Amino acid sequence: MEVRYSPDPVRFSRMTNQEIRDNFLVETLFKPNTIEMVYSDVDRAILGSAVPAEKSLTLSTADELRAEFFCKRRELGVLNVGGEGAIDVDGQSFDLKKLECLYIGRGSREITFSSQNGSEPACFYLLSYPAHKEYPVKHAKIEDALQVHLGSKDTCNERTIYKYIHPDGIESCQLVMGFTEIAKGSVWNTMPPHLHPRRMEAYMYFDMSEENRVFHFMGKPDEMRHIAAADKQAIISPSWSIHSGAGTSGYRFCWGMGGENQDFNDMDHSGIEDFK
Ligand SMILES: O=C[C@H](O)[C@@H](O)CC(=O)C(=O)O
Ligand SMILES: [Zn+2]
Repeated sequence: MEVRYSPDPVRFSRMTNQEIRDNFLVETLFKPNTIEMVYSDVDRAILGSAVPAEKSLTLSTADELRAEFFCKRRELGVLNVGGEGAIDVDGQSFDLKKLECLYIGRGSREITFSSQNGSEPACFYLLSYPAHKEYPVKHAKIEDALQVHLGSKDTCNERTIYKYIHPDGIESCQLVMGFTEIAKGSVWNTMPPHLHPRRMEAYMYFDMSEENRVFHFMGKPDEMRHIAAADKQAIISPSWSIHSGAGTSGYRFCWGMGGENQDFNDMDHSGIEDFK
């Protein structure tokens, strides 16, 4: 799998757009009939995808892990952003409709992804971190998510956050995961933005048409840069970076975090006056 080493904030402020993209944007996910993975040294996050179109796909271990099987010492969160599919974990089968989530705990050996209908394949987004103990495998539907309504029409940031994996929902070691839906007419996520030096975050934008982009902002509040991200592309956001975006259309995005704590509200907010 591809391995990424993250630049520090000093190097970041001197990087070109292409260098920023090469380091923080993941453009290689969601290829049909393969499992794609990127290993980041930021909190040892692994971002990936599984798109079982003509055949089912089994998650294998990777050389980089030096582990007998993928979840030997890791936990894995999955969000389906495509057609209806199923995930088999050690003989237990879970049907996942679009926007449903599965948590797969440390110690799970056999993980297989399949689609109900190969012409409209499931698109499983994967996010994994090292885990110190086993938590049970759990499936969550949209009605199981904790919903938080934020923003307003006036500031074009009306949105709903759906939390799946978090201390009051599906329990995990360090993974916190869910998705955010932008209300019709709104385009901003996470405005005003925040930092959480205790956690890194990965964003994966989806449900955008081909001709649209989200301008994702990153960097320290006084050294911000943008990345133009297309549908089903992901962004690695180190703990020193803000993460916020504005789309040329509506969209959804999966967010996931790992690190020091699991407290979603442990955020240091930046004000507009901090931006440069
Ligand atoms: O730390 C939390 C994450 O940045 C996201 O959950 C924020 C988000 O989805 C939003 O405000 O739109
Ligand atoms: Zn955040």
